[in-house]
Order: sequence, then C-alpha cells, then structure tokens
Amino acid sequence: MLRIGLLGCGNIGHIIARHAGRFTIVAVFDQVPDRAREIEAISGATAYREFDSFIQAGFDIVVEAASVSAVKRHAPDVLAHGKDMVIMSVGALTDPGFRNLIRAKARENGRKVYIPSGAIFGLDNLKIGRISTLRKLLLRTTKSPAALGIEAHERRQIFAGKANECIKSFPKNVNVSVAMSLAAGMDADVELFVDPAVDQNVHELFIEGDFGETYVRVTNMPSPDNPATSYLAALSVLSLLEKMDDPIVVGT
Ligand SMILES: NC(=O)C1=CN([C@@H]2O[C@H](COP(=O)(O)OP(=O)(O)OC[C@H]3O[C@@H](n4cnc5c(N)ncnc54)[C@H](OP(=O)(O)O)[C@@H]3O)[C@@H](O)[C@H]2O)C=CC1
Ligand SMILES: O=C([O-])CC(=O)C(=O)O
Repeated sequence: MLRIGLLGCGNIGHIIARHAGRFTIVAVFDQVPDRAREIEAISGATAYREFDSFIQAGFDIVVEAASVSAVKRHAPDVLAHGKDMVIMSVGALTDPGFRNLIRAKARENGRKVYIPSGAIFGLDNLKIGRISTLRKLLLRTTKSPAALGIEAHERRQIFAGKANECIKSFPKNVNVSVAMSLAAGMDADVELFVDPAVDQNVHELFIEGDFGETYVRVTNMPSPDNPATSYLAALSVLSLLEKMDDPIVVGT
C-alpha cells in the first residue's frame, strides 16, 4: 500500500486524510501544529513539528497541499531524500530555473513529480500543445470576493495577462493556469474576475489549435473549509493516488 507523507494539513489535507484506506498516511507536517495534530488523530499518522524530522519518516511520496512558498522551500529536499512528490501548489514551478532544478533533482534521485489535474477538466489532452500548434490557450476564472480575499460590490476584472504573472499576485487561486501552461508547454493567458453574485469557482478554458477548438466550463463547488479551493482539486489528488496502484493507466 502506498505510504504518504502529507505536507500541509489544511483543507485538502483533511479531505485526503478522510479518504485514507487505499493508501496510508504515515507522517504529517504543517506550520500550524494543531492542524497536523488533527490529521494525526484522524489517520493515525505521526505529526512532526520540524520538516527535517518529517522527511526522514518511512514513506514513499510527499503529497504537498500547503503553498507555493512551501514547494519552493521543501521540494528539492523531498527529492533528495528519495521520495516522489505530488505538487498542488504548482505555481512554484513557473520559474524556469526552479523547474529545472526540480527536474534535475528528480532525475538524479530516480524520482517523479506529479501534478494533478486540480480544479479543471481537460489537462490531459492539453499536452498535445508540445507536439502541435496551439493558437489560443486562455483561462477565464471567476471567483467570489471571499475566495479571492478582496472586497467587491459588482463583477469586475482584476487581472488580464500571463499565468506566470497572475500566480505572483494570486498564489492561492490560479495554480490551475500554471498547470495548463506546463501541460501545453506555453504560458497560458489568464483573465481573472471577482463576482459577488457567484459562490462557486468557475474556470472556463478556451483552446484553439491545429487539432480544432474546444471550450470547457467547470462550475466548481468550493471546499467546505477553504472557498478559494474547489472540492474537485482535492478529489483530483485522491484519484491520482488511486491510479498509482493500477497498472492500467487511463488518460494521456
Ligand atoms: N493545482 C490546483 O488545481 C489547485 C491548487 N491548490 C493549492 O493547493 C494548496 C492547498 O490548498 P488548501 O488545502 O485548500 O489550502 P489551506 O490553506 O486550507 O491549507 C494549507 C495548509 O498548509 C499550511 N502551510 C502553508 N505553507 C506551509 C509551509 N511552508 N510549511 C508547512 N505548512 C504550510 C497552511 O498554513 P497557514 O494557514 O499558516 O498558511 C495551511 O495549514 C494551496 O496552495 C492551493 O492554492 C488549490 C486548489 C486547486
Ligand atoms: O480550486 C480552484 O478553483 C483553483 C485554485 O484555487 C488554484 O488553481 O489555485
């Protein structure tokens, strides 16, 4: 059975812990010790106060559900300790220098880094962007003021530009745009809207290229404990973990 070390014990961490059974959570770490202890109580994992002790524990893979800064700080060490890694805060990989470092560390240690599909559908076939021309790759995201942590009394656009810029200002809200960029091998365009009339996280993908064109609209239920994070994002980690044990791999 897959043995997991959980880095980040907030909303996604708790959802993962509630689904333990087909995998075992061995160790947990969070900068808020009480949150790690909650998961210790649910799952029987050991909660560590220091990352350096956590990473020595006997597990196969770190599941990161913490923050962009946590990935920047800890991902190289995770790989150097011979663990695979699932990264939710994929915004950390926008910097090509850091991305190359992670790729080199993973190769050097014979490890893999997995980026789940997160809060969108369609990431699988976006990978064709690396072998065939895409002329348009746009994410239009609409979230509530609570999800974005800003005040708004009417719908308004708060960002238009490239994913690698947007994530700097909204590291908890547009990781999906960076996942799209990494999948397609080109920086996605992002339009970000705040709308007090919505309480769901809406992601619209507009893609055009030699293959034809597509439009995907995902109206996400927010997670119970974090309105910025769609419930689908947590489910996508669970389905990735499930898939790891199955020799038949479905999807590109
Ligand atoms: N790829 C995708 O599609 C998606 C990615 N995400 C990303 O996944 C991550 C987790 O989401 P969610 O569970 O909802 O977030 P939460 O804020 O609910 O939980 C994150 C937890 O990790 C802790 N944490 C943050 N930085 C560190 C660190 N350096 N070391 C240890 N603990 C840390 C936080 O502490 P504190 O509260 O003090 O910050 C918090 O307890 C976020 O970065 C989010 O943006 C979310 C949705 C979709
Ligand atoms: O969960 C979502 O809707 C997307 C999200 O927060 C992110 O990509 O960072």
